[in-house]
Amino acid sequence: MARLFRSTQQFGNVLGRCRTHACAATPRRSPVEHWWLFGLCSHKLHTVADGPKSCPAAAPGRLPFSTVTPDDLDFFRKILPGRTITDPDLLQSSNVDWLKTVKGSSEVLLRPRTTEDVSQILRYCNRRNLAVNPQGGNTGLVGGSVPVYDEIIVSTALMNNILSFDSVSGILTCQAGCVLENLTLYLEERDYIMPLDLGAKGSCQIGGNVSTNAGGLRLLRYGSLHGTVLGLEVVLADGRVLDCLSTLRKDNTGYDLKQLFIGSEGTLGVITAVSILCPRKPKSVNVVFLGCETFEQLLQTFQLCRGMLGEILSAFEFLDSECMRLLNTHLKLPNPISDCHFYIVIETSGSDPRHDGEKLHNFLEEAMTSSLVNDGTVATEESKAKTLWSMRERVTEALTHDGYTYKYDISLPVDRIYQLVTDMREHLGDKAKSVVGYGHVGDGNLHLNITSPTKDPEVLAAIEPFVYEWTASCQGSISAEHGLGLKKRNYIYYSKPRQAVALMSDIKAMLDPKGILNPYKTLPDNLK
Ligand SMILES: O=C(O)CC[C@@H](O)C(=O)O
Ligand SMILES: [Zn+2]
Repeated sequence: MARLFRSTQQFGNVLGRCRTHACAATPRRSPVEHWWLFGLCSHKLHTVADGPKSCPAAAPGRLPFSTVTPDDLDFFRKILPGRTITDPDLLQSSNVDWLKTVKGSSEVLLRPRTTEDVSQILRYCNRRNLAVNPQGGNTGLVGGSVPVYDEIIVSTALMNNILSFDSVSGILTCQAGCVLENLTLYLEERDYIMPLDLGAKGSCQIGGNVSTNAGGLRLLRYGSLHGTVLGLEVVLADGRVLDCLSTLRKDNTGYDLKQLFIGSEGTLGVITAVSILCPRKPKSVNVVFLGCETFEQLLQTFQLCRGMLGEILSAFEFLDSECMRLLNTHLKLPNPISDCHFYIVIETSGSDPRHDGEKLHNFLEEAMTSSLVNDGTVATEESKAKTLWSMRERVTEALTHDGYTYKYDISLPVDRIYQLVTDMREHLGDKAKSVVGYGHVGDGNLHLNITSPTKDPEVLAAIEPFVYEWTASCQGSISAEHGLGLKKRNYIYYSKPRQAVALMSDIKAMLDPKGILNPYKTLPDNLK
């Protein structure tokens, strides 16, 4: 079968970011700009050394956690010899997010290898009232994976062992720091695949994926991590180890506690191991790239596709002509078909190449004869499939070359998803440089991205709260799959009722009474 190899290692290179070596370190105690948070005011947060300054629209000032002392460092060096990093150059890449829009000023990076290491770290930090930023591959898009001030970074990178794999049930158990792509390669050798696939798979780690409840390109087929994760091991804020690392498909003994940690962005506990149900590797994979003129036709194609491809449909993704323009301009990727307003990427995965090919052929014939699509191309072999997929996967990268990017990850009723892009374009007029729409049509998930030449508070003020009010008016979600992190936490009320947020806050207070785990993330600054 054609294996689709996709990775965002290339993103890092294009952006000049090196994931393993830090260079050109900024002075550790300089003010760190967090302007995007502040609506109209361009504002600086200050590190501990400067003393936090307060601004009503800003992130809260640094909370009254302790600061790291030489005694603390002695303790960490004793339990993690050679894995307690204080060299500012080495810390630099862990202090900044992938988009380079959030910068913390942590002075300590801890690299545990075992659950016991994590347990000792948290027990100590909790007693000392030291804040902690759990960190996986640091590929998140909402500022959830980096410190805001001087939180101690606890990286899961060295926790990268596969613990077991059952080739009959397809259940994999591994440590949290396993890189998604490595797990995929391990499983493919055993005729299985991971149930999730992301553009960032070359760097992201399974623990981070679970903590953010990452969605990605296969969700349409295999469902969310709330369904495929069977068990978790989690270290709680006070160092207790919660062993819910079950490998059972069915287990109705009381509350399903692991669900609390899926998508809670490291604010309730640090995930140290995961067991996950993996699908069989498909024997036949086809990728189709189609073009159509209207979003209505795109939706009708989706309906037709579900009906005619049924169980072999594994992805239905889209991008608009503005995305294509950015791919052409910034990445020199040529359009594989003729120019259209909308482009669709369909993937089929099945067990019988002849059967799948026949179904696909019938679907394409119907889509063409009923004039739903104008043009298209099909890939059965790996390299062409990879090229077609890159037209969808590399839009995020193309955007980084277009200017400062305002990112929105919205869930909406599927028939409404493009209306938001159209309305936003009209609303912004010539204020924005580009307004693009792409995403996971099959999941009702729009990635609305807007650029301006440089970061511009006026553009931001025109986008927000418009985008959130629009979303709330359709009962949508202001974060479909990227989480809330630092950037979106204060918009939670657009998608969740007051009572739900209050209950979340109670759960946080129960599991992490001192609030040391990933502070300033997920929950809003003020409870309503
Ligand atoms: O950059 C984005 O807005 C989306 C990133 C990712 O979720 C994708 O689906 O490509
Ligand atoms: Zn996405």
